[in-house]
Amino acid sequence: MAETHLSWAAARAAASRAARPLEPTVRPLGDALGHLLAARLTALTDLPSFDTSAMDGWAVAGPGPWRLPKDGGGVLAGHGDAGPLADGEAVPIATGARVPPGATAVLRSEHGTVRMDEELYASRHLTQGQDIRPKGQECQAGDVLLPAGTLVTPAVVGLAAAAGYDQLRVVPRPRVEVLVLGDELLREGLPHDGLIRDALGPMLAPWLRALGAEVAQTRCLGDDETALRAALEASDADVVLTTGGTAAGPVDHVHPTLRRLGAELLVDGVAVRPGHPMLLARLASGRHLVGLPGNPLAAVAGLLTLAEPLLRALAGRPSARPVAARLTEPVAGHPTDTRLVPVVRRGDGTARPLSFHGPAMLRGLAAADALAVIPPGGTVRGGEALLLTFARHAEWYAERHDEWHEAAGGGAP
Ligand SMILES: Nc1nc2c(c(=O)[nH]1)N[C@H]1C(S)=C(S)[C@@H](COP(=O)(O)OP(=O)(O)OC[C@H]3O[C@@H](n4cnc5c(N)ncnc54)[C@H](O)[C@@H]3O)O[C@H]1N2
Ligand code: MOO
Repeated sequence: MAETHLSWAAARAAASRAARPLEPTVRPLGDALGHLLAARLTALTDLPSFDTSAMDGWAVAGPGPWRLPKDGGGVLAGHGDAGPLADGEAVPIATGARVPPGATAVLRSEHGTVRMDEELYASRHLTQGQDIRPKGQECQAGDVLLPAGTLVTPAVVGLAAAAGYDQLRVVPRPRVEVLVLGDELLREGLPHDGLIRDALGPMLAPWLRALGAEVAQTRCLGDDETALRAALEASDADVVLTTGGTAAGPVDHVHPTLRRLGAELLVDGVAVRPGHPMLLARLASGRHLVGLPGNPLAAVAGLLTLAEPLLRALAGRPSARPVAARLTEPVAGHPTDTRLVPVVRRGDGTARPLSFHGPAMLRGLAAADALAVIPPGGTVRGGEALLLTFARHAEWYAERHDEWHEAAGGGAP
């Protein structure tokens, strides 16, 4: 049953309860980046997997001076082994090479002198095991290296490779399709004749990626009820995000279309400004739809209130640790609803509320790095406010920078 005008906190909680994590998949190491580990990462090998020289120099056995092999032979990394060393013997060795059995330390090249081609003298005292990385020092086969749910970063990929993995079991990133509604929207050029630029199509895809989603496509459907219905029926995305058309105006088709498709409204309106017409529905297919209001700041409020916790739930990511800041200015509250106000954070734990925060405006948002959550009644100067911080994953923005323009190639009103 639809829950109408939930409080802001209840709406977020409903969105995070709405879905279970997607089925894990196995991906080659390089393709696992940015996903979450579906299972804990256990070492498939000891690390190091053999006693390893940490320096270029000589492997030595017992106290010096040492005899070097007459043939001048030595051990290089990855090039086979030297025979065992007896007390008083030494052999040249390279960093990363396997230390021969019987060696008690590695003498660095800068700390040794060779006389008469075969006698090695140390200029420093050597301790037992010096500059040898013993097998299993970092981990032993079977050790748990990282818990399930860890984000696969470049360093995690490196660790997994070192520990013997070719592929990883991960929770896939949720796939999102963005449907931009509105006959008044232009995709290029200057506004004219009552038409305005679509600000949401270009903004949402990179923002969704920064929230950990994969954006299947962004389509502009105009105010066409039939096209909306067909798009919802055809979509195989985990989440469909619509923009505009959430209110009860003559061409606001989201509610009637959801009704016709037998969708279940999980959240139908939220006591939040801007963005109160936002909604969350479960389609007959079991997939989810987040309806964002058309006003741009209201749409971002919906993105961070409903889509962000839903995407987290689908990706199996735990909630982020709450971040708070003291406000440098008082912010008036709405009598009954939560307000979301763009702020810029400062290094001293404070945040400055920005102007140009009207529902239809983006100027404040573009200068902001968080939305402050202002409870009904407002927050005084110096008062603490919870922040919804904006994820900054520059590589995701950069990587797909041009994609929206390509994806938006057809279906324009
Ligand atoms: N009688 C009432 N009318 C409205 C109410 C209300 O409570 N009673 N609520 C207002 C609020 S608040 C909002 S928010 C909007 C939500 O409306 P929709 O989600 O149906 O959005 P639209 O009507 O399609 O558009 C609203 C506004 O935003 C502009 N827009 C839409 N899409 C984009 C886009 N992609 N890029 C830039 N701007 C966009 C659109 O032109 C409208 O100006 O309803 C109010 N009405
Ligand atoms: O959601 Mo509306 O902001 O309140 O424009």
